[in-house]
Amino acid sequence: MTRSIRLGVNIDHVATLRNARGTAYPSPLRAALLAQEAGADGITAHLREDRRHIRDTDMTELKKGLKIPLNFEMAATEEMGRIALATKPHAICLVPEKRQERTTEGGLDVAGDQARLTAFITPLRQAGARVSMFVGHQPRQIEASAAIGAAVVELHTGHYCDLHYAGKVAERDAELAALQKAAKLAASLGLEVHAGHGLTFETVAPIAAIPEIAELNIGHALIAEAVFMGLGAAIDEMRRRMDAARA
Ligand SMILES: CC(=O)[C@@H](O)[C@H](O)COP(=O)(O)O
Ligand SMILES: NCC(=O)COP(=O)(O)O
Repeated sequence: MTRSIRLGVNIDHVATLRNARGTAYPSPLRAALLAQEAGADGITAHLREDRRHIRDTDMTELKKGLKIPLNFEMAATEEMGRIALATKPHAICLVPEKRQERTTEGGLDVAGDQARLTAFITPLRQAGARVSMFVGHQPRQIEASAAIGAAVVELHTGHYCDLHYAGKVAERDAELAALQKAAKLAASLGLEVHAGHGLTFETVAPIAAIPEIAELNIGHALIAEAVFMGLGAAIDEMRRRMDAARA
């Protein structure tokens, strides 16, 4: 069955659980292999500068152990560029990082850093990686992503999810409309369109229903659901909701 929308499973928070006690378990690679077996189209892992969850050795093991594509999330720093080139992942997604943040708070300011990012992504593209910019729905960020030569934009869905859970329906629907518009603009500029951050069983369908979106990257909620139903079943249920939204 050809799938109209791909699911990338982010396994960061398996590493969060592991690092909480400093044990060798649970293994992010084991989770990634289970996700691969359950039909995930790719694995996403975020090597943060502070290594709060995924560590350098995790990335190496994931690249070596997986058959499906690895999407390497990282800040646009010299250190991460060097590690990414050594790892040679299928895809690289540039995300903003602030040490004091609990989770990714916003999209990358591509428009405000265009010259540096153009130079930064050149060797990554030359190494054959599919380069993605994790951005908000602002048109200037989408346009700048195309201008610097990125292949993909990943639309930040965190605010949409936060508004949903805060019960702010009108604001949530306005955010969804902005994401729908951004997806259309990105596709019109020749960018592949992805989306992610904060998506859950409850919030995924309207995002999956956006026709221009080719891939969703989902992690935290899948690992949370896996605590109760197992990772394979959680992936099956997320995929079911994504496919139903596209039917
Ligand atoms: C960029 C993004 O939304 C996530 O993929 C990222 O992995 C979030 O990192 P934390 O889970 O550390 O907030
Ligand atoms: N880029 C989004 C991602 O990989 C997963 O984000 P989340 O589902 O863990 O919030």
